[in-house]
Amino acid sequence: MRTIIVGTRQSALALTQTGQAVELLKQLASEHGIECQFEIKKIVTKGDRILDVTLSKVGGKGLFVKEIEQALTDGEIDIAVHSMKDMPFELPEGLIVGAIPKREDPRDALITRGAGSLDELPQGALVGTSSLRRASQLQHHRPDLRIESIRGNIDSRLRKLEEENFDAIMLAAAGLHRIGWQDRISSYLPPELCLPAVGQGALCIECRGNDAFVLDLLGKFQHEPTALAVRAERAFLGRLNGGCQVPLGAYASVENGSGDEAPLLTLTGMVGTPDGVTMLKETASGNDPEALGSLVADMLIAQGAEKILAEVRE
Ligand SMILES: NCc1[nH]cc(CCC(=O)O)c1CC(=O)O
Repeated sequence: MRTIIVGTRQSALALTQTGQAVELLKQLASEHGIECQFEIKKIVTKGDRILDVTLSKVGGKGLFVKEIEQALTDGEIDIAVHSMKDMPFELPEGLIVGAIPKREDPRDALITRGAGSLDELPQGALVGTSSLRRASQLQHHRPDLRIESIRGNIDSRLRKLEEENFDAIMLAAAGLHRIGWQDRISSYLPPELCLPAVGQGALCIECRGNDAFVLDLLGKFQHEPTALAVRAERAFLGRLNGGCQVPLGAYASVENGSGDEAPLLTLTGMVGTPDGVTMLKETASGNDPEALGSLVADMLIAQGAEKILAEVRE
């Protein structure tokens, strides 16, 4: 019987979402009469080892993914469960996205001490986030807020909210939901106010492109509307070269076509300056996810998005 080794980081979120994905894979395997068993293998990544340095300074999000991908390539593991939003635009040679399962809540959440919603935060309140995307949109809506960088896993960021005198922090709702900490959420930020990161709330199940057994199983785990939405968002990201940490967000919704109609995608993308003074945002609809992602990116490029991104990358 095939043993599928599943690689994961050691954070609470990574362990939880990997465990949940494995449970669903076991169910799917048994429903389809696919004989296999699973083993979970923990891997410490560079991103986990240098939690005290601002992510954009040490090479961006790819840090959490690279060493897991090396383990996949080397055959030490067979599949990896990643947060889609941590995935760099390009995958290493030989590796592919085997499945994009159904998306969790894509929104950002506000966790406060006292206040409920963003508008209830006191004048000049201190908000912890190291995401330029979140900072840009927060400052756009509330220029009075003071933003300070905060790093670490979800658990340590929640601890820092208390210990380091932040009035609020922002986290992805999906991560908090997955680890069962939805009670900590004070309010949800609607996409109109804070567009999520590309792929936020979705998972990416990565595997070797030549592993037919695993690909067959993962095919049954794919959620087609989520996959279409993520493809549109990632096409937007790719067109803007958004690989490293930049103030860019996108969210695609999918209206399921009835009968033989193709699903209709609606994609909104944003690029803003970190201070929130300039905020470019455009929405378009279409059936082809890649074409739609490029189209919305081009609409923003026509308004100067590339200049904003170039200044941030400097
Ligand atoms: N950047 C870290 C990261 N990567 C994925 C999630 C959880 C949510 C998701 O699956 O999108 C988080 C934490 C956060 O942003 O709050």
